[in-house]
Amino acid sequence: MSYHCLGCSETFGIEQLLYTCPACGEVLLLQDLEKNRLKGLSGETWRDILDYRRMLKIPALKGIYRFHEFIGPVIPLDAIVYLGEGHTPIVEANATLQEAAGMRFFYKNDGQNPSASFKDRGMASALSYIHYLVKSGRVENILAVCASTGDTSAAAALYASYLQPSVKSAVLLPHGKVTPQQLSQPLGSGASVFEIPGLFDDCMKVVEALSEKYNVALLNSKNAWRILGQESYSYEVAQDLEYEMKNKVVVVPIGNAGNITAVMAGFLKFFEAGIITDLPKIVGVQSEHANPVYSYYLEPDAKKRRFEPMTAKPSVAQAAMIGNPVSMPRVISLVNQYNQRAGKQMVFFTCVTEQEIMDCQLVANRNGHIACTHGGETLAGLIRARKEGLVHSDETAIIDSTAHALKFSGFQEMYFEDRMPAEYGITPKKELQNAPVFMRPEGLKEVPAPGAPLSGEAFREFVRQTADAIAEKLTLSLREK
Ligand SMILES: N[C@@H](CCOP(=O)(O)O)C(=O)O
Repeated sequence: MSYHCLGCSETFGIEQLLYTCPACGEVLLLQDLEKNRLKGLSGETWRDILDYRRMLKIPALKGIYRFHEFIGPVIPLDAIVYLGEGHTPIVEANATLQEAAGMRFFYKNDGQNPSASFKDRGMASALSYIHYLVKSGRVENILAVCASTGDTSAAAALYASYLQPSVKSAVLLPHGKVTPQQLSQPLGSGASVFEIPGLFDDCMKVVEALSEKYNVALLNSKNAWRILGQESYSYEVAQDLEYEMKNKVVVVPIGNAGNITAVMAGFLKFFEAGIITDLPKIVGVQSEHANPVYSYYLEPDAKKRRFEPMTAKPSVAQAAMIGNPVSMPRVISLVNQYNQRAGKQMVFFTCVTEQEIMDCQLVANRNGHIACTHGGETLAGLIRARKEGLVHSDETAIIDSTAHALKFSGFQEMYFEDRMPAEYGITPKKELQNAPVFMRPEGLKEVPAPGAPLSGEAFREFVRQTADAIAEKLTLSLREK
């Protein structure tokens, strides 16, 4: 394998940790120098190998490295760090939701990864590579650093803590812009946590400066090993859909743009190897509060397109509140490749309002899902894409819920309690709000308390009156005797 520069096309050996091209400063991707060997097996044989591999009991091959040949074939099995990542479920939406979207669709719940987001896929790859460098004596005492809106830092700190004491981690977070649940994650994993004034883009610049000047390992998706691991998302989607990608649409939110890069790269690799015979349509979604990628592609003439970083505004899709995505050059390169290989435009971008994001998240979760706000963003994006004619009713979509709903429960709380700050531009809908009801019937003389339980007639009276009060509130009818 080698690093390949997207700017000057120079290649570099992987014995050293590189994030940008030493020659021109552009971002890198990893390439398999012997990728033609993958074509030595037919698509059918590969499909069998990957399906049989599901039955193996070798921990290293249970996670994203089930697709070892496509993710990091140079990494020996004993260096692979497996913490239970990958193979997240694809859950079909119920009839109510499919009707709302006007088509068949599934959620892929990447919040069911170990640190509750898709970032674990990339960290399993990046930290397995670091582990390999440590084990082979090429590096020692690594300090891994990243900037984060929350999910990346949780994953980085988790995987680094597994490799301590050889690897330690430090994370930089925009002060006040990370949910309490996300803040608790790197703290709990023992990372050094720095809260920095400003937004994620400012933290990212500090991390870049640290990695240029000091001996640290950068763990953001600027690190090409992260992208490699996140390609597993596409491999799993393909495998779970029996490798049938015709008329399929994969919808992903865009923040730092590492994810959409990986999703396109993954499908392209499976396509080149003949494992899938069609490339799915890709729809990238951004909030109108942070939409630099969408804005770039608004210009239909590729020659006239100019990338303009923007200052992100407050967004409930907080992980995607990024105005200057580091993977933008990768996106541009891969969108071209993808459309070329497909023989027509197959990558599209859409933009949604904060109101749509929040409403869609709540509606999804009222219909059996555990979608985070970014999962709300992808559902809103799917509905938009249908209205804009980018996606059709005879297609089937797989939409990404990047993290667990619980990480972002504060937004739900503010919505339910009519406390959404004005800058989000969200007006809570009464029919989507919910609140707990404190139930203490007035006629009750005594109620149980911690350490002071009731017994005898007092307890029976408490149970009877409380049950009756709930039944009255819910207008329950009496059971027939
Ligand atoms: N939303 C991200 C931002 C950093 O993304 P990365 O993929 O470049 O590390 C986060 O969770 O921090």
